[in-house]
Amino acid sequence: MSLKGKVALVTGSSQGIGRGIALRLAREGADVALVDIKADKLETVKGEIEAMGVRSTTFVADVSDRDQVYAAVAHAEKELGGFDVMVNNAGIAQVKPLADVTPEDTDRIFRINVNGVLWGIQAAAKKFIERGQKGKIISASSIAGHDGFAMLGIYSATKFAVRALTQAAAKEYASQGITVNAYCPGIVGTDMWVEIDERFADITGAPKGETYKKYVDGIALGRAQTPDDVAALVAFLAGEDSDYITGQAILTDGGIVYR
Ligand SMILES: NC(=O)C1=CN([C@@H]2O[C@H](COP(=O)(O)OP(=O)(O)OC[C@H]3O[C@@H](n4cnc5c(N)ncnc54)[C@H](O)[C@@H]3O)[C@@H](O)[C@H]2O)C=CC1
Ligand SMILES: CC(=O)C(C)=O
Repeated sequence: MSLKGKVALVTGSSQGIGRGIALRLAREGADVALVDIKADKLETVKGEIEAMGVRSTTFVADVSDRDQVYAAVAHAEKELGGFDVMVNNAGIAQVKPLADVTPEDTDRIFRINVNGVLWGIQAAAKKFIERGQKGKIISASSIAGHDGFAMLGIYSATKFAVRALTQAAAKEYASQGITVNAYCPGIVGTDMWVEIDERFADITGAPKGETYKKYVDGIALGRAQTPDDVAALVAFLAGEDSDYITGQAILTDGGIVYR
């Protein structure tokens, strides 16, 4: 698959899975707009992409703010001369028993993980339609969007919501040649899991590292997932080989057998 000549925007791309996706799309030839709240780290990833001989640009935006997401899309088009692929990857997790969850918690997590994806879908679809072209919208759900995880209940609810948005948007935009899909990783060894493991340790008294190990031990393929593993699926969904796929939330989890 080649993404040569395509312009992709990836949110949450200063680290972890988003960085992995941005680098993979660049390796396939796409020019990549990097969007995150962490300005310094974005510049590092931009340098890594430019070293591959493709173009990149950065834009600092909080995906929970609709205007900032629209501005990010406009920036990508202006700086890179097109707009073909939107990856709504940014997200946050929270480990908390449901009994302790506050309205502030639900607002914060839903604003980023659900509203952020909705603004990304809206902004990208409007841009594709304005440009009179097809497009690909790809968003981060999770294994936790297929199965509610204990202590990650609100996070899981947001990832189920991403699947709902994906299905609805796929139907609304199909006639315009826009496909909308989601990727559902399993246990990926990023900062997000370092934080999840630490919070489990604080709450349950489990030794640090134990929760992560317990989940990784339940993966049939016998190892934690890497950002590259996730990026391979996203690259497929970004390319023309996936043109007949829409409305799907595809698991890439190494065959998790323990949840
Ligand atoms: N790590 C894992 O095991 C899994 C992660 N996911 C999902 O994959 C996505 C990426 O996760 P990771 O790379 O592991 O997390 P991470 O915490 O390493 O990276 C998340 C990135 O999103 C950015 N971000 C956070 N809030 C933002 C906001 N309001 N606006 C813009 N950027 C923001 C952060 O600055 C960071 O660069 C998330 O949506 C996550 O829920 C899904 C399944 C498993
Ligand atoms: C962080 C996340 O989505 C899981 C299930 O590990």
